Amino acid sequence: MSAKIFIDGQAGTTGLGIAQRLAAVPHVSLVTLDDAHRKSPEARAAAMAEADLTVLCLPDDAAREAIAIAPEGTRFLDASTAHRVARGWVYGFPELAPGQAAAIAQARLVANPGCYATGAIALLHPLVKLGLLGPGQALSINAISGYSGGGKAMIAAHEAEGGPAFELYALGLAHKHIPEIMQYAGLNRRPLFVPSVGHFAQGMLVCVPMFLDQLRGHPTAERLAEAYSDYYAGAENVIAHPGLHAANLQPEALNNTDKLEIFVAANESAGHAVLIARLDNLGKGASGAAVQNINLMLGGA
Ligand SMILES: NC(=O)C1=CN([C@@H]2O[C@H](COP(=O)(O)OP(=O)(O)OC[C@H]3O[C@@H](n4cnc5c(N)ncnc54)[C@H](OP(=O)(O)O)[C@@H]3O)[C@@H](O)[C@H]2O)C=CC1
Ligand SMILES: CC(=O)N[C@@H](CCC(=O)OP(=O)(O)O)C(=O)O
Repeated sequence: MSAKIFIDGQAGTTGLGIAQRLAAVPHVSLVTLDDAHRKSPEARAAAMAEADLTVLCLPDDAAREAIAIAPEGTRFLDASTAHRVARGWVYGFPELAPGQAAAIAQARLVANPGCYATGAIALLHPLVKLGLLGPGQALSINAISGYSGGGKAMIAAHEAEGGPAFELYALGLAHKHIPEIMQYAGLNRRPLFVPSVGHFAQGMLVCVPMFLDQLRGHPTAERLAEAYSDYYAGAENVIAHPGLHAANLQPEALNNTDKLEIFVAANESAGHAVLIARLDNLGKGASGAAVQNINLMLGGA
């Protein structure tokens, strides 16, 4: 069976990454618009009507507008933040829980997860699900991203003018990924989330520091690593490393892959652990996850 896909926002960072990956998928063709028409509501609505699936790679407001102009019945995968916790949308994280991949496959409306949220949820959801982490536990999440996470504008700022070597941001402590992290990790207490961006193009580390005696049953850090290995056994794109990790970790190691790795680092005698997810913000954090969801929505793997 062949399928037509319209990427609304194909000229952007995420859109280009999806188009590049889909070029290798048999029986899928793209409905494209020329530069003069790519922002025309009429041309976009006609492209949506022609396609079996429309992928939104747009800023949030433009994504909302796209839904408003769409012909009835249009199937959407939205890469923006606009619909991730919206009623009627399925969260596009197939490894979240048994049944999630099937829910994505059948859905008309799927929201692709945020890059940091992907790392944080991959770490926190299994612990909540297994009863090790209480949903009301006080948590901090620290993360670093490559500058491509900020799209065309941040890429241009870093590559043309030279951006800062490193900066903390979202210091109003209200980053846009917090709602989806809470909802899909299963938290009812808002975590502190401090993201940062470095002067490198892509790659990401998401870290959750943990006092082991705050976890239910006081598990060892080794036990947490084992829990992740069991939880993600069989998940092709999530690799949970068994045992404790002590070597240095660089954010760029998974660049140009669609994988996410999980590590547990610890000082067991101090009762301290750090849960770490590594991913490519443009891979499992954006376009790679989108293509995983597209394949599911089209009835493939
Ligand atoms: N970069 C990343 O790591 C990730 C990004 N995302 C999300 O994906 C979405 C796209 O982000 P990203 O690709 O980084 O952003 P970019 O800025 O790289 O691309 C956005 C594209 O949308 C186009 N666009 C803007 N408004 C309209 C409109 N009204 N109609 C049609 N096209 C429009 C832009 O046009 P023009 O070229 O003229 O500017 C641009 O090509 C965002 O919601 C972002 O939050 C999600 C996960 C990760
Ligand atoms: C470095 C940087 O600026 N990153 C972006 C997040 C990119 C991403 O994945 O988020 P969305 O999918 O929600 O756009 C930010 O913090 O806003």
